[in-house]
Amino acid sequence: MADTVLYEVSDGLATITLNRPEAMNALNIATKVALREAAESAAGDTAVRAILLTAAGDRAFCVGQDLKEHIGLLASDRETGSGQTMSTVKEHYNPIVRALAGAAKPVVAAVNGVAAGAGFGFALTADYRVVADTASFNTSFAGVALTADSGISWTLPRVIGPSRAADLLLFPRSISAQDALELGIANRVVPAAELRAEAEKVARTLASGPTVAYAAIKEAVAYGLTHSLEETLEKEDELQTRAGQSEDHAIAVQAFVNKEKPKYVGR
Ligand SMILES: CC(C)(COP(=O)(O)OP(=O)(O)OC[C@H]1O[C@@H](n2cnc3c(N)ncnc32)[C@H](O)[C@@H]1OP(=O)(O)O)[C@@H](O)C(=O)NCCC(=O)NCCSC(=O)/C=C1/CC=CC=CO1
Repeated sequence: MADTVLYEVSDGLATITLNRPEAMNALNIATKVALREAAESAAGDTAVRAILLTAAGDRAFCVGQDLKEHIGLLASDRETGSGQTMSTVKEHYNPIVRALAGAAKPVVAAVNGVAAGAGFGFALTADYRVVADTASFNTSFAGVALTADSGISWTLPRVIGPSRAADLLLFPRSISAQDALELGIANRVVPAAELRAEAEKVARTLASGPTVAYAAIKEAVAYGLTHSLEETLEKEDELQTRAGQSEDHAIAVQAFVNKEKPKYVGR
């Protein structure tokens, strides 16, 4: 059986590829376990300075929980009275989101097709989304009588505002790439044939950039969303001190003075 998730590291960039194109990259148990491992490896490896999350095929990025597997698991829950099935949120979805959102390095999503349910949630954990013009987004959860998971109730209102997020969660429907761009869900929309190259260009730029500063920017933005201005100023002071002590800061300033392009080392 082919690997359900591919993992490759080159020149500081970890590429994680969901690899069940024949099943719209739906998340069966094997895929969730492999994705969790890949996300945790990429987040924890200091040699990895950026992460690219994408999927195989041209139809789907990820349609969320594999409902064809899920129906069998629900039936066996009913037979055994175990209620095990929904523990996947704690066991798989939450750790995947924690690893990607908490990674001290930029995460880029290359959204190659429909992103639905948890697939939409995973795309939103990325710091930057490059989206194929043929892709679409659908919250889907209420369509299968479920509430939000994969962090989407945290990320979506922050990206598009609480009123629009409630609308998309209560009335799931497919949002085109162009509408996603206008809403701020997509950072860039590119022709489908150019998606991989364009997203990789963005991710490789970030992978060769000032990693300590990027991690601090990511932390500062998340912090600022849930703290007062006064607390955020304190946090910025702490994070700016950290960035200012990095080797890359010294390299950048020297390069500026020398009128050269900086060659960052990621420390
Ligand atoms: C809007 C769609 C995503 C795409 O629509 P469309 O492009 O018209 O494609 P379809 O014709 O509907 O689908 C093509 C084939 O793919 C199969 N498929 C689609 N989604 C899934 C899925 N999630 N699981 C399994 N298979 C899927 C579909 O059956 C077709 O197969 P056949 O060719 O054999 O017929 C649309 O497909 C859609 O709405 N899909 C459902 C999205 C969804 O509800 N996802 C799950 C949300 S819940 C979740 O993600 C997380 C959890 C977490 C914890 C526990 C439990 C559940 O969910």
